Amino acid sequence: MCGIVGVVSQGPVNQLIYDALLLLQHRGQDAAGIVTLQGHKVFMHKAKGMVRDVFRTRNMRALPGTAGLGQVRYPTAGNAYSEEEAQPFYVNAPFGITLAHNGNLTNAQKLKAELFSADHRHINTESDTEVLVNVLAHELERTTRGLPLTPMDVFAAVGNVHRRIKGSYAVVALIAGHGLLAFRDPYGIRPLSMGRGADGTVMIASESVTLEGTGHKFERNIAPGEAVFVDMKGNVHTRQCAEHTQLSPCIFEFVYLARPDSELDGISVYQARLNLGETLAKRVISTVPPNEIDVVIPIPESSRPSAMQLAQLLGLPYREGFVKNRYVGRTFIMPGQAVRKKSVRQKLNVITSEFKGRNVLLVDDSIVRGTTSREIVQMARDAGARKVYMASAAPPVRFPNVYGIDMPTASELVAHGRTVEEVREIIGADALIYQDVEGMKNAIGKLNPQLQGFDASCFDGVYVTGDINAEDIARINEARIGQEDPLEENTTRLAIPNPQEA
Ligand SMILES: O=P(O)(O)OC[C@H]1O[C@H](OP(=O)(O)OP(=O)(O)O)[C@H](O)[C@@H]1O
Ligand SMILES: NC(=O)CC[C@H](N)C(=O)O
Ligand SMILES: [Mg+2]
Repeated sequence: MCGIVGVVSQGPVNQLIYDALLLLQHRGQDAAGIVTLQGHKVFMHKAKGMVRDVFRTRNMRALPGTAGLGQVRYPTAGNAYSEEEAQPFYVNAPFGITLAHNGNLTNAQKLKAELFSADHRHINTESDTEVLVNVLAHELERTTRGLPLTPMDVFAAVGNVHRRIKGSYAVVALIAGHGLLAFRDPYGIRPLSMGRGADGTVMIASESVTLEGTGHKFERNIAPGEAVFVDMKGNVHTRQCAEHTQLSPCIFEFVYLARPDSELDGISVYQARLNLGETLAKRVISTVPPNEIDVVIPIPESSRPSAMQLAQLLGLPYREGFVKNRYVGRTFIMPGQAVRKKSVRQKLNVITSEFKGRNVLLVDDSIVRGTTSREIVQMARDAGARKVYMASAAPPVRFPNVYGIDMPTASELVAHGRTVEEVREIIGADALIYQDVEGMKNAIGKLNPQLQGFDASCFDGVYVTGDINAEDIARINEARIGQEDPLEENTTRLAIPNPQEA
């Protein structure tokens, strides 16, 4: 889950894209990049790091132009430590294309071999996004019937791209001298929405908060399979380019990934989290009698709405027992288990008076590797809590994710192959209450009856694209090799071997 944004305006766009990326920082902390277009000339700056560190004044000055795009990266393919895999990616032919991607291609390895043997295109990194930009370039070359390039040519190319690539992808791409292209995979797994400013600026971004926060009015979500082409004058052309579509967004966006003030596919993320708290409250009652709980304490940040609603329904006080150091990023999207573990303690500190002598119910939005809950339960005990109960607003995460969340192996998931009781023992809580899968789907799904379902594969093992089998997952597991940061222990990534080397 990276954050992407694309803009077409009639004035300079560098600062606007920078501001938009700050509003997407929660979706990716490892690298950031901006591309701008002035006529036919492409300007780009990308590097590892957070937005504020990557762009200095001199970099911003070197990004002129009236159209552009940006990305914040949370790597789910390739190497988290490679500067070259920061996005956007550039290919010079045809026209000069730059592209930014949120999601993960599940057939990147096969495509990489195909691009080399059939299309004679060399892919220089382990990133699936470099594969994607080359597939788009190849298809655009084939469908262009002369100059100027028409939206119809672009849409024909996107149709072919949909036929070749698999997995999840929300994409923004600039075609030099022509305009901004955006498209979303046929299941709409990753979010993408569009809005407009009072001056006619068109913005396409991962989350609605990006539009609102930069003074643009949200207009609509990009439909699954749909492509939008915005020419350099700001005219918007759209077309459905996929043969079969089914709106099934990733449910983890609502649980954790997106900001609560965003609305994705007609669902308020905040309301989704409140609803999760409500259904979780019912499950808590059946496990721990509310009169045995003195206080409900959220594990900041993402669990707050669920914890608040749960406390209200149980008639229990809701208190802040942990203070978050706002200068430490989100721990779950950090690369490497050692850094994630260390960051929990750096990030959260206890207010001892809220714990001393009390039975506390801690609430988190999800328990994935168990890194946070293990540390937090111990911190609550060290602060003098009598009993420490733990509740998760999401069900146990038991299956690897292949669509752009960095949990590619089952073995790293604390609940994989374990009973709730076994997980409880590992995290050291006195009781552990999980949401159930149907409860989660209903709590969120009822907020938009037009949804055709969710991708909830990390919870139920059902992969929405229908083309992921045990072999694919094993291949993804095996491919997690040789991607270790020399300074990190336990850091591995999904690697796509080069066909030349295979
Ligand atoms: O079981 P784990 O592997 O530890 O992962 C789950 C935790 O990670 C996330 O928090 P994070 O610190 O990333 O972000 P937040 O501040 O938005 O809650 C999530 O909200 C859980 O607290
Ligand atoms: N989380 C994402 O969306 C990642 C995008 C792409 N797969 C990368 O690793 O760079
Ligand atoms: Mg958290």
